[in-house]
Amino acid sequence: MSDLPTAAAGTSKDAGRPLLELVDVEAGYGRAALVLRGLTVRVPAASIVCLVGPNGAGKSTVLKVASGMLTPRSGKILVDGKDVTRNGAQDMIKAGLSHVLQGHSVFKEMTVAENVGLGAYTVRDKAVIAERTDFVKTLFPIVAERWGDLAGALSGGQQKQVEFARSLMVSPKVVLLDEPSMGLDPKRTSAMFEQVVRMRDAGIAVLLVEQNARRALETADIGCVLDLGRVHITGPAPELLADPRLGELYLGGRPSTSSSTSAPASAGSGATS
Ligand SMILES: Nc1ncnc2c1ncn2[C@@H]1O[C@H](COP(=O)(O)OP(=O)(O)OP(=O)(O)O)[C@@H](O)[C@H]1O
Repeated sequence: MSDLPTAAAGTSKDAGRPLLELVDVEAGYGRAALVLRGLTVRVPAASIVCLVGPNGAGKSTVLKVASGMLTPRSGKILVDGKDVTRNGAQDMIKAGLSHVLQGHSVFKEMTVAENVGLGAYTVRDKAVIAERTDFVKTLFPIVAERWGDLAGALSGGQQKQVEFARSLMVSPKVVLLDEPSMGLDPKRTSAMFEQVVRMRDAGIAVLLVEQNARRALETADIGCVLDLGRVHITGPAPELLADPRLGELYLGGRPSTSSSTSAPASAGSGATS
């Protein structure tokens, strides 16, 4: 797409190189039982990897571990090959990860410009901030059009674009999106997924968690089906869409992985192909 700006981390020569790797991760909350039980996910450069699965499978927990909000009990997290397993949230941002949380998080009484600017609070260099501002305004035209307006005057889908723009101000290598379709009607959900594709096409890798499994898999390059804190099935998203085990899982069954047509999850290989 020629009208898109390109992020430094994701030029086409990098395609396929894993930018984010969670390897054999175990994690949980306090003294409670483990939520993630040996989970492996790889997010290649310039790709959308989508985590789907039933309620409570651990999808949001994967994003919390990746963004440093929750420290894993074991396993490794690598960003661009560098071990960042013990990083806290601020150091994960420096390493190249940006997390867009579930729900709406714009400050409605502040302008779009002020909301986007908050994303750059860790950036000191004014030239970098100016470059990033141009980048997000080009990527999300509505952000440029409504720059001086109060964020609360925008529609839900437009506010989501403001959140996306804010997350890109730190020049992330990988953006973590937690249920971005939440609260959006079908038309706005489609528009939102188009914006996710624009991010990918601009060279930013995306790890996406979605309840709306079918719609998300139609958008993603790679799908990972989580169940009971592990990746149960993974592979190219179009193949997963056609896999009857996806339906079985959502209907409450526990599908067998023995007749796997896509790579077994523990190897994480589907996400690197
Ligand atoms: N802050 C927390 N403290 C304790 N337990 C938690 C916390 N957050 C999540 N959990 C538990 O971890 C498990 C996985 O939750 P998580 O939110 O990761 O699942 P999910 O797959 O994203 O679910 P959903 O699709 O319903 O959002 C659940 O059993 C949940 O109750």
